[in-house]
Amino acid sequence: MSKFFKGFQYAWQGLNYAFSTQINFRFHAFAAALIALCGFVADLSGAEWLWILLSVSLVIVCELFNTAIEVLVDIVSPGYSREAGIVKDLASAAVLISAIFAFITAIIIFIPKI
Ligand SMILES: Nc1ncnc2c1ncn2[C@@H]1O[C@H](COP(=O)(O)OP(=O)(O)OP(=O)(O)O)[C@@H](O)[C@H]1O
Repeated sequence: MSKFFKGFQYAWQGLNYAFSTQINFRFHAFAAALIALCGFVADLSGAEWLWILLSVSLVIVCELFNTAIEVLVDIVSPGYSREAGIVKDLASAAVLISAIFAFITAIIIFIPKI
């Protein structure tokens, strides 16, 4: 059972690492908090909350994988490598796509409420 709770501790360490080292992760975390605040002010419906939660979670998950991939690439390929750069660019592209999805979701939900 203690192994089960240790898993939460490791996950928290991962979140802590991403938050303290990645400026993009901090930006997206603050954007998520702001969106949540707007959600309460706009009194979103259950379905609207689910879309917001889905899009915000997707961005955070992509950011975490992006950070993990960056760290892994730096271990495996510390010097310059075209392929290492491509791997990092692909991970960044995944974050960008998720952020665009979140932005469009927020526009669709919040614009009619203004
Ligand atoms: N080992 C490498 N070889 C070739 N190109 C690299 C390498 N490392 C990084 N790059 C290029 O530089 C870009 C930025 O890489 P970097 O590791 O600085 O990521 P970052 O998104 O700036 O994150 P952070 O600043 O948090 O480390 C990559 O997307 C890639 O195009």
